[in-house]
Amino acid sequence: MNELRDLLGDLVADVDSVFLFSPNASFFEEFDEVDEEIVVVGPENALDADPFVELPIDFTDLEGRLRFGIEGALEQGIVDEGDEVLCVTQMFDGAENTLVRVQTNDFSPSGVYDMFVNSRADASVVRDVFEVAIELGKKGQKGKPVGALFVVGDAGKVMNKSRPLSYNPFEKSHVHVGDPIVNVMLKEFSRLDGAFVISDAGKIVSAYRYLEPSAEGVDIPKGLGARHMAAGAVTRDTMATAIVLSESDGLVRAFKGGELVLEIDPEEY
Ligand SMILES: Nc1ncnc2c1ncn2[C@@H]1O[C@H](COP(=O)(O)OP(=O)(O)OP(=O)(O)O)[C@@H](O)[C@H]1O
Ligand SMILES: [Mn+2]
Repeated sequence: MNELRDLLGDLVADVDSVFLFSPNASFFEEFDEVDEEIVVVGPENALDADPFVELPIDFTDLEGRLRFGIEGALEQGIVDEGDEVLCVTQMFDGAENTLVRVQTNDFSPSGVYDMFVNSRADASVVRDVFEVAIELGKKGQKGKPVGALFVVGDAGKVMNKSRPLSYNPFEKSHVHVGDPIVNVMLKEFSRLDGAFVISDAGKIVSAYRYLEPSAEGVDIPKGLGARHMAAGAVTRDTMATAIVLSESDGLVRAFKGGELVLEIDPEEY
């Protein structure tokens, strides 16, 4: 008779590294004696683990979470291309219950790690804008779905590639994303047309900007319209990251370097 252990043991055999996603202290300590390299991935390094890959947002989506951890470890030189990695993580609620074995060159990098960590804008600014977009996607504006476009970082250049659609309510203000009152303002102004422009440090530079980047050769998924095209194109012409909430399908997408790098369903977040 075949024991499950015999049938599934190959899943964990001969891996180069084990990635523990947000382990608690006692679970982490149990791995003290294993021969494989242990890599901790999480929003903060509470356990002082080394090596450690920081997650800028708490990915509820499994694939996004694993990709981020692996791309981060590759980028930091913790693992090499071609390494076999075992990811240990949680799904649904509760304890570690999910094992995923991946070869690091099995997938092409999505750019998600790069988007947060190597954005011109601070990672915390990118994350804060993301959270506004996700919240707006969940609740809509007075119960109705809304769309919104946030262009984060390299604001001077973005302003040069755009024009005002209306007066700029942020003209002389010095307000930053992440500030609760600003989140309310962003949600309120998202009912109107155009894009928000946000600086590297998170200052809201403008609302109501109509983006006019050259869209030539920008290749975004079919079915997405002018807002997404403008978002993709402006990130190719500048060092900005664009975060878009779609009014029509409700998804939050991010573009960097002219490419779609992330797609999240706010309902699952
Ligand atoms: N170049 C642009 N710069 C800033 N905002 C734009 C630009 N083009 C379109 N928008 C904004 O996007 C809104 C929706 O346009 P459109 O439906 O073509 O985009 P979309 O990509 O299909 O987005 P959605 O999925 O939200 O419908 C417009 O009403 C406008 O406010
Ligand atoms: Mn549309």
